[in-house]
Amino acid sequence: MTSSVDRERIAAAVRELLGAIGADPDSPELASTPFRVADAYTEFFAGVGQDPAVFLTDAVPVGEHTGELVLLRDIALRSICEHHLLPFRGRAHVAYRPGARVVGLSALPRVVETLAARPQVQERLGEQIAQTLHDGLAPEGVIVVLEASHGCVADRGVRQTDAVTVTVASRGAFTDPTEQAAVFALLGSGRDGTP
Ligand SMILES: Nc1nc2c(ncn2[C@@H]2O[C@H](COP(=O)(O)OP(=O)(O)OP(=O)(O)O)[C@@H](O)[C@H]2O)c(=O)[nH]1
Ligand SMILES: [Zn+2]
Repeated sequence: MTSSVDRERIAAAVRELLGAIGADPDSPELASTPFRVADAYTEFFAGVGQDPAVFLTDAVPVGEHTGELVLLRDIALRSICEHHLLPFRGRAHVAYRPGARVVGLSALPRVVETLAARPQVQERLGEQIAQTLHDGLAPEGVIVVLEASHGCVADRGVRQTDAVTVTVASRGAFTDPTEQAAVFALLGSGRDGTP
């Protein structure tokens, strides 16, 4: 996969930014900062222009036994809010009720990671994960619960350090509140707090 991130342009922009806050980008302390930030942004935005559906093309043979529910909970979630370019992070829980096929479990975090590595808002990220799985797996239902702390809410503005945003995106069978409740119960077991 080729990154669409341009390191040189980011480094030039960071030099400009450092100057704009009154710092000296040519000071020894800051001299390496523009390219360090460029490297960090290359990681943060590695999903721009990448198709998450590529991870769903290989079905895992499990015979007739697809089971009733596949839930991968506590997937590490790291993304960048598009309003302030500050990180939001937490956990993603992804569940689907298989149709005819299942994929390798690692495909689910890879879909999450690819879609998260873009300028995002949490609601859209959850919807995009759900839609990608809906389109790629043709499951009977899919539900995506994201729990995240936003840098822009914690470290500036309202400064709500402990506030956690929980979003739900669903397709198919899991648009039914009763079906959703069963997944929420599984997410609640063995953990503190909700959902
Ligand atoms: N719905 C949603 N809002 C978000 C997300 N990330 C950040 N925000 C909010 O987006 C809003 C941006 O509002 P603006 O008025 O443009 O920015 P602002 O003046 O910096 O807002 P404050 O944070 O209230 O100071 C803020 O309320 C943020 O808390 C997200 O993932 N989803
Ligand atoms: Zn923000």
